Amino acid sequence: MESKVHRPRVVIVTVPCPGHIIPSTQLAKYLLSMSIDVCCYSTGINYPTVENQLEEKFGDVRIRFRPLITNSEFVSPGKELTDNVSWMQGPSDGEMAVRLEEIVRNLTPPPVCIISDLLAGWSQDVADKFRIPRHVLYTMPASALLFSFACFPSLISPQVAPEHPPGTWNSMVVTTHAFYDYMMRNARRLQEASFILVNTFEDLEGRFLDLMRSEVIGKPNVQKILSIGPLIRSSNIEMVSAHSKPSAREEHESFAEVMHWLDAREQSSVLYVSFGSLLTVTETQIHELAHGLEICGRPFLWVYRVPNTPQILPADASTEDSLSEGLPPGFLERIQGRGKLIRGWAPQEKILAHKSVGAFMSHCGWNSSLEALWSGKPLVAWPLAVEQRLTARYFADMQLAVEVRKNDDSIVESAEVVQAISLLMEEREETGIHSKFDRMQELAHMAVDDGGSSRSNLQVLIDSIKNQPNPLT
Ligand SMILES: O=c1ccn([C@@H]2O[C@H](COP(=O)(O)OP(=O)(O)O[C@H]3O[C@H](CO)[C@@H](O)[C@H](O)[C@H]3O)[C@@H](O)[C@H]2O)c(=O)[nH]1
Repeated sequence: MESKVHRPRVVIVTVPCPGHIIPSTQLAKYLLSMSIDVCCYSTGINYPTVENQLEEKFGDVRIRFRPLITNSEFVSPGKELTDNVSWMQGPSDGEMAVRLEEIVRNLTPPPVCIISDLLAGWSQDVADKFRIPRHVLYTMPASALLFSFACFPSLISPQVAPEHPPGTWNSMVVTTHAFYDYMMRNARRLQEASFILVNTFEDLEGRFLDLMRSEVIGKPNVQKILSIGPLIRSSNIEMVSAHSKPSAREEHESFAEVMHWLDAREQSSVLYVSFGSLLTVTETQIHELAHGLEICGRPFLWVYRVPNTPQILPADASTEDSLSEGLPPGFLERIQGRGKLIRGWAPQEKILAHKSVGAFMSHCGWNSSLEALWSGKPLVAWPLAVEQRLTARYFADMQLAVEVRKNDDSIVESAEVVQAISLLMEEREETGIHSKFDRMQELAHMAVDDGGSSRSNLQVLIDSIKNQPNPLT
């Protein structure tokens, strides 16, 4: 057996959002399966209720992202969070870098590289200090990466960035200057990375990847942008063997109840509705959606988040009370027996794999979109923020989704909800979506299988890690 002493070690850094922790964890599991040690850290606020849901095991190894800063150090009386992203980024890039530097200095054996999230650009400074490569794990689609490069020539040749968010980007991304600044700061560090590992696959987004390889990087044959996805829980090749027993989460009563509810429904009859782990919609929008679900007459499973909670914050996995808050009066009674709402955290990857689920109404977060593809559940695309509109439009163009239309007040009305659902679930043959989707599902599986494009790219990463001399030893 290979001695542990000779195993190369990698430091992985991410931000404390499920949409980033989940793909980072899958990469960690893959590296472990390739006899590479991993040490995992996260920035910002540590939400134990969320993280308990996200902890995974590889054999005896628990994969958990340790916070670089404790909550009490970060937020205390007099040190409140000042904007809607600081919970994600931590106190400052410099502070995060100092803390990671300290860790790297004391690790034995030292890491041969840092793999860090697209939103942890500051970790490039730490990698430079120790003269080791930094690879970026890009958890959004390749279309968003191309969009960043195309919108901001300054990312390619580092000149001054525009002072104000340009219109398109601003309307897509969000809202505040703090968020814009955060995205820009991190995007600027992309070019310095050794590899940009994109959680996608060639058959889905090859056109964007190729454009970047030739137009942005200017060297189509240089391996810098590597597609390595779908990097999702269900695609993790090692997952099956590592999980011989159900996890505590799967044994949880509410998990079992959801699965029993689905078991009792007809094949492909259920619409699954979820807008990811971070975003909420307004009460007016909730009412339109609820009304639409009520009149469409189909079974549905809705992961419900109360409106007007802070707009961007991880779902509190412990919250299961006050299910009716924000819903139209009498809604729960009227949908009894046909619709089910879940508050808190849903076992999404298992729900999507269930045979009773026929379609997925989603905000088009990239992980959800990949999970839908993986499990063959076509999308009602309902983008909310960040890069999600790019995905919704692309999937609709590729005939992988039906995109909802918003009215002039940016509301999706109940009639539109009904129409989109019926187009996707009743007029299956006419839309052509299902056959396109089946083919893309097949290609997604092939990408990570032996000889697939993502698997080969992962091998490029593994080879580089294993051949990387360690300047610290
Ligand atoms: O109840 C829940 C809610 C979420 N999830 C999982 O959490 C992840 C959520 O990720 P994603 O679908 O990408 O949505 P967000 O949480 O909104 O992700 C953020 O991060 C993504 C990756 O960078 C971006 O694509 C999104 O726009 C951004 O909002 C997925 O794996 C879901 O399966 C669950 O398992 N249960």
